[in-house]
Amino acid sequence: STIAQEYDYIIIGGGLSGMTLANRLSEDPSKTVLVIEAGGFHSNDSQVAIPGFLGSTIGNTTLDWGFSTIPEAQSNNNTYIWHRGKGLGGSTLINFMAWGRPAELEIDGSFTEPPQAYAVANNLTFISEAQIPWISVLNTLGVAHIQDALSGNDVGVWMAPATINAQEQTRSDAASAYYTPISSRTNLVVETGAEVLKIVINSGLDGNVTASQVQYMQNGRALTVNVTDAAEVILSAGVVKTPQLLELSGIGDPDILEPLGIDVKVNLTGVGAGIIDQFFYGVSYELNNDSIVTLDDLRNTTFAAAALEEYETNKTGLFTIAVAAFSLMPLATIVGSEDEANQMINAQALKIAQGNYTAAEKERLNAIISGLRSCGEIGHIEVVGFPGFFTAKSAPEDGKKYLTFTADLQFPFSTGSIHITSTDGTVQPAIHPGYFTEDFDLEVLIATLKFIRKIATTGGFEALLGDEIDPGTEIQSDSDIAEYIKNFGGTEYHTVGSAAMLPQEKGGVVSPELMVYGTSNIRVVDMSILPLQISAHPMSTLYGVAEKAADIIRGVVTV
Ligand SMILES: Cc1cc2nc3c(=O)[nH]c(=O)nc-3n(C[C@H](O)[C@H](O)[C@H](O)COP(=O)(O)OP(=O)(O)OC[C@H]3O[C@@H](n4cnc5c(N)ncnc54)[C@H](O)[C@@H]3O)c2cc1C
Repeated sequence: STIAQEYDYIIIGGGLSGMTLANRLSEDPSKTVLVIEAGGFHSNDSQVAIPGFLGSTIGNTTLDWGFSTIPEAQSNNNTYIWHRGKGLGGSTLINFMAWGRPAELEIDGSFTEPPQAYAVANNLTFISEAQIPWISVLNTLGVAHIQDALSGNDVGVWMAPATINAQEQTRSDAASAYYTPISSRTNLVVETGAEVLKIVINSGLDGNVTASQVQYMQNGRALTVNVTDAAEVILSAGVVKTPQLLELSGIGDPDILEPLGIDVKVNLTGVGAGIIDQFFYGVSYELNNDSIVTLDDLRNTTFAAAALEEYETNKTGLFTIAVAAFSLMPLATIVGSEDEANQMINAQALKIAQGNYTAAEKERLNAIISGLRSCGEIGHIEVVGFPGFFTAKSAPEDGKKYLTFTADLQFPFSTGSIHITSTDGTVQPAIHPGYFTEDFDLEVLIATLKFIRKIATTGGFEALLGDEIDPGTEIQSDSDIAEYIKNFGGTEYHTVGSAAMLPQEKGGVVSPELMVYGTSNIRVVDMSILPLQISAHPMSTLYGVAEKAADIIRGVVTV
């Protein structure tokens, strides 16, 4: 059946980007907006709302797509699980709420921090005692303390804010922030449990094709909604599902589409190509002092019940926790000297110059080289101090407490792809993450593990931390460290580039107006459009992208 109502904007995916757009585009009561979201509305789910449950919903199939990657030889044929949020709010329902911003050099931005008195009065964050030596230890290792890491200089060490509503002490996700307050707008319709399978595309008069219908399944029923003249379809299904829907609709590389019998409507080889995923792993330590409160305490059901009661009564305690202890460093800090860093960078620059890359690939890779040479203005490696056990090789023991340092590669040179292998939209596309196709990435991650061991044995951490649990001190050689990283690391969930905003001849899929090339009414607004990584957890940037996109779509700004 066809929904009789006609809409000005049909948004596919009600995640971070989709909810932001739905709010802004429905501000004009004369415009009608439909959001089609595969998952549900979790407004009353305490597992989502209470910050201290962070991590507990990952893998819950109601809230998580749980994609898996194709095994690749250079990453030991491992299959990595790619968690992605499902439901109004998308990945902001299940993420770690870390709020960051890239360097000014990457993006020109500004932020007004709440006054200190307000922060204290509102108990903006619970910090574990296990994190207290953080700033002084990194200072000792040459990393400067920055007061405002959101000001455009994010190279240094700081305690980070989180997406937690300060009054309620609840997760501030894209649905609770952008949808709940305006959900009564009559010009906004949100369909949940509705999975889009295809956009039907017609030839247009001006040589561009046009979306004429969106097909989706809801409660086992196949439904369609027509796209009327002047209406737009906006794909906000996230970095995995957006390229899948483009390909299923006939927009993509003929080499992918034709073998599956899909009629090519727009030949666009950039769809799903050249994705970049930040790679992450942890190094865990047992605390010498078991009385320190960390997230490990939540494995103790008596403690967890008491902490929940404290949370519900006072909105204080462990359930208000945010990850908090962050640092971002240039390569020289990690490898120990400017000279060594320069040698590595020069070797990689030479490899790119002489390598078998296209001109567009060289341009992208050289952008990373420029960042590496920015004399510390852009950070290459993030290390976070996570208050609890957060590694995968071993299991935590009852009653013991841990601190985990995570290493996150911000600017991998390696790229991969996401392409369909089936015409069935409910089958996940093949994700080739391409981890370690460039040796440089692995070398940096190996050096970072050695740097983390320095953190663990410096200043206040020396007395606080006991045994290294994962990988364990028996892992010393570069090849053993590499094996640990490949086998027990994985995605940082920040994948970009499956529908990049670049010129078409450079592999781009969308224009600066975010319109899919060769179409007259299909845009993409989500993580897929970022052509390069950024040195930060991406939410803040992506909310900015979606806000700007809304202004472009409604004509408030022009590009
Ligand atoms: C486990 C995890 C931890 C993270 N931690 C952080 C963090 O601490 N800080 C940070 O800044 N970022 C973090 N991120 C990243 C951040 O949450 C995402 O980058 C961001 O939410 C992506 O926004 P998006 O709009 O591209 O997609 P999403 O927010 O993922 O939204 C996509 C939406 O589209 C829907 N959808 C997909 N396909 C269809 C279809 N066919 N039909 C209908 N609907 C569909 C999905 O169900 C989903 O709701 C994390 C991500 C994950 C998964």
